[in-house]
Amino acid sequence: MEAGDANLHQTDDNGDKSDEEEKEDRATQSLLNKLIRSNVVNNTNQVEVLQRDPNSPLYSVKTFEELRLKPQLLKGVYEMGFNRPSKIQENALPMMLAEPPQNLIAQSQSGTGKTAAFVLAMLSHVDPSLKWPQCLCISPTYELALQTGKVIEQMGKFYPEVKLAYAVRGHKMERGVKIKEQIIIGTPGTVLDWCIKLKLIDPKKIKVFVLDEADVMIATQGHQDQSIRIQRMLPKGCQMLLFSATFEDSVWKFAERVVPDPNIIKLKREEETLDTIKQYYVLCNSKEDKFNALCNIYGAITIAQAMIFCHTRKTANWLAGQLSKEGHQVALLSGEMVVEQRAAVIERFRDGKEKVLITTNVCARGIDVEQVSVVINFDLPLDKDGNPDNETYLHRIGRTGRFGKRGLAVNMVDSQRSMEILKTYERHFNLYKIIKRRTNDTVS
Ligand SMILES: Nc1ncnc2c1ncn2[C@@H]1O[C@H](COP(=O)(O)OP(=O)(O)OP(=O)(O)O)[C@@H](O)[C@H]1O
Repeated sequence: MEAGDANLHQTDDNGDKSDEEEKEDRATQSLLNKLIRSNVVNNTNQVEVLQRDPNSPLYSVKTFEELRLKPQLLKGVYEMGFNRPSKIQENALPMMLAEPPQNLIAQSQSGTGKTAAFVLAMLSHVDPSLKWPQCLCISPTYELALQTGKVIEQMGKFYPEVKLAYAVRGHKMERGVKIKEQIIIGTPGTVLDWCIKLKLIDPKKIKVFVLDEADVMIATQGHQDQSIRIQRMLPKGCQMLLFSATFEDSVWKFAERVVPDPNIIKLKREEETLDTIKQYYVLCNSKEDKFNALCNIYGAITIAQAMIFCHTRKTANWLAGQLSKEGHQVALLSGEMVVEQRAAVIERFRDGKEKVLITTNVCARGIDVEQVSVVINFDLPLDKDGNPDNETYLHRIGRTGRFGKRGLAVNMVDSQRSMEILKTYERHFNLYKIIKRRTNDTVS
């Protein structure tokens, strides 16, 4: 049947609020991204380095040995399975470990090894014989702070003299107690309290200050000012390090206020392309029809891991229920879940416990799932005004060159309107490969 004959059946039934309208939560995205990743993101783009002193030689390392790390730390690095520095680490680590300490602003996409780099720098600069806080790292949320703490614990596994304390909500401390741990990781509000109100940390004794996830940090009201207040209390000569996955103007302005005389390292994100992706569309009449079409190709899509995108939570819930009834084991990532539940879903999917993840756009935006080679647009991506959204289409389906693995995308078209939207994607991405298929065809 031609699309024009299709019933104009909307999938966003009964006034269900589009998931698009919900607030995008950058901190949650960032956390889920960390959890879903099983490996460092390699990047073939060149690292851009801007040195504070352009006359000083630029060092980069290809091995961890060249960094002359403490043996306990080198052991920790290898135990974590790191064989060689990641692209950003090649340049960032020599700068961070240099004497005298250098300040650094570093930007690269999530998963490129920033956290591991500054954790190594903090652990290297600590003097374990001194029993007070020397390194301070602030993160935007409780969960992100704990995640970074885990990396410190793993990397410092063979360096037990170095201790770590979490300055996060719920960690109640008495005023005036002296903290003996050398590394503090926390959120800005609690860290400020520990410094000013409770006087648990003497900021003048901090040697390394790390501000992680600067872009997420400034998205939260109040965090920006709190971070600057913390930074102002630190001594001259304290090493200041700032990391961000993105670099819009606001982040840049903030970074310049927090990090004086910085060296700057940037690693561009690799462009995604659709070159290696086979794209299909299926013509249907209704949501139920789309479900039947999905069942027809289910065997083919579950050879690898697949993600299915719906426009609303309601459709996602419905689809997950229907597929489960058919006996399929599927995971559902939905905006109504709390962070811990989402994290658990993501981890199970990462570990291959489920092969199919059903989700909505907002929920999955910004999450990179490299191992997914099949993407089903159960509903085509739309922006909040209901218009085609090229960027999201590309991001859902595209792959960067290095993951140039072949992939498959199936677009479900169920109305005249969605056909029009599909045409827009076709024109924009210059697609010639969208092959019309009937619902009872199987995709080969
Ligand atoms: N040199 C390395 N070799 C192998 N794996 C690495 C290396 N550096 C980091 N990793 C691993 O890659 C993943 C991403 O690293 P990391 O968390 O440091 O990146 P990131 O840039 O800080 O990302 P995010 O901002 O999301 O935390 C982690 O699983 C980490 O253990």
